[in-house]
Amino acid sequence: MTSPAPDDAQATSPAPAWEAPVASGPLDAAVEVPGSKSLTNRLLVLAALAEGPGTLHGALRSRDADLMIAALRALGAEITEGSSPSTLHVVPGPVRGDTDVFAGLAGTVMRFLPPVAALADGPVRFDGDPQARVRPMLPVLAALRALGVDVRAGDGSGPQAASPAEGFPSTLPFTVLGQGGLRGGAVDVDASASSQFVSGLLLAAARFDEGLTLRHVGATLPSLPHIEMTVATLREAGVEVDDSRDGIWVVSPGPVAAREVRVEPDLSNAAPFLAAALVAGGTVSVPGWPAATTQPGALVPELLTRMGGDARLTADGVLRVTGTGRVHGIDVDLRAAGELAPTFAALAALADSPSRLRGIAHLRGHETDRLAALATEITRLGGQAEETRDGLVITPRPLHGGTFRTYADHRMATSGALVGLRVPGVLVEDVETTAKTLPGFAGMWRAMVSGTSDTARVAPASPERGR
Ligand SMILES: O=C(O)C1=C[C@@H](OP(=O)(O)O)[C@@H](O)[C@H](O)C1
Ligand SMILES: C=C(OP(=O)(O)O)C(=O)O
Repeated sequence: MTSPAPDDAQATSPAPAWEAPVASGPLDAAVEVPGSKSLTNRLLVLAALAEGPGTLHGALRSRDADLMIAALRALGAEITEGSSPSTLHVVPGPVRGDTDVFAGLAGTVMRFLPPVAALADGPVRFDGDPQARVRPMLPVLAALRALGVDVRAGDGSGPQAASPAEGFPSTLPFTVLGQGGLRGGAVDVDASASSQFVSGLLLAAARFDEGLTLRHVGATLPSLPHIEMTVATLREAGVEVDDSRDGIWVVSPGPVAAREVRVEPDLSNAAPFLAAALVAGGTVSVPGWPAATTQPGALVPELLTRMGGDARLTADGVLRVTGTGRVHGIDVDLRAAGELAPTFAALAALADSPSRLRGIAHLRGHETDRLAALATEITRLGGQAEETRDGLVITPRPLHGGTFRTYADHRMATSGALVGLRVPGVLVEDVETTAKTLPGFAGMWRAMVSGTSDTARVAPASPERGR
């Protein structure tokens, strides 16, 4: 069996631009956000490596999640829907080779699955969207090679190479020639371009004969909460992880427990909805907000407060953000939460003072070069946004309508929607690219904006699936 073909690729079909709705008054909406992409895709990988059948409740169904499901099926797991599409039953099997994994543009699929493929009993060929073929992959592939795994460029038919100069792959497509198992041991990884290099290796490491001691050797380490999320999900599955030394993780070999788990809502996808309350004034609330979480979206209440909102978490887990329509600029290091940057860049463009977003050089390797994309699109609408070495400086100016290009990046689309909430005539190109993590975004956004009298109840289109 193989995972879905490149006809799933989204970059080829231009969609008509979407006119972002302008808020005509203060908002009053409760927005139900589907499951976290990062948790869903970690829990799926762990369920596929577990010692028995398990179940996810509240799983995200989106392009990234569905690509992960298809890839794990191709690698030998049985995954079926339960009473709703967000309930997934996973029956693990021996990791199967001689198969293909299509990663789309999903960092979690392209970075989490090569270490799983190293356990397979034959070659696993990886590819993705054309735009995915520039996303950095070398550190995770070089780590596998250092651990004794044969990794080759393209479909794997060429010779082994020792370095990128000689043809060792640093991007998709590549092939991992699984040998049915892996000894493991100690390895150094430069994860300054993506925390996902660390997470991917740790997720599979309990299934290596000797486990794994991974040391980060790069200058900076982005998205630490996402690594903590990996460690937490491993521990919840009974895997022993020692993270007591900065930049070193030790995973002991052992079984991954079969479990029944519930996925938290995606707090990063909640961010643009909550930010809308600051832009338009009024209140937006999100139910199911966890009291404690490893999601980087945990920073959203504090950041929105600094930008002029009022954020309160009720005892029953509803996060309620109220704004006045006035947004203040912010100087913030977003290294821990880079995936929030597009939302905060849009807010910054609508603020009453300049902003500086720092610590996010690695966004140049996200779905698109997000620093260039945000600077370009904000500038095209009359704003002032400049790239720095590690971020953006945004100086508010009066904005005008125009096309907001999205570069197949879901978070560029939600950024454009946020700008369009205040600026008439913003046309968001390919808004359906939001299906990467939030199918039905445009409808949810419109419902939030139009329900200005009684509290609008905004639920994701049911069932949530990738397109
Ligand atoms: O592990 C994860 O689930 C993620 C880690 C982060 O990646 P980077 O460290 O590459 O930014 C984040 O931006 C991405 O959206 C999801
Ligand atoms: C960087 C992101 O995604 P990915 O998991 O594809 O890296 C993101 O969702 O903002």
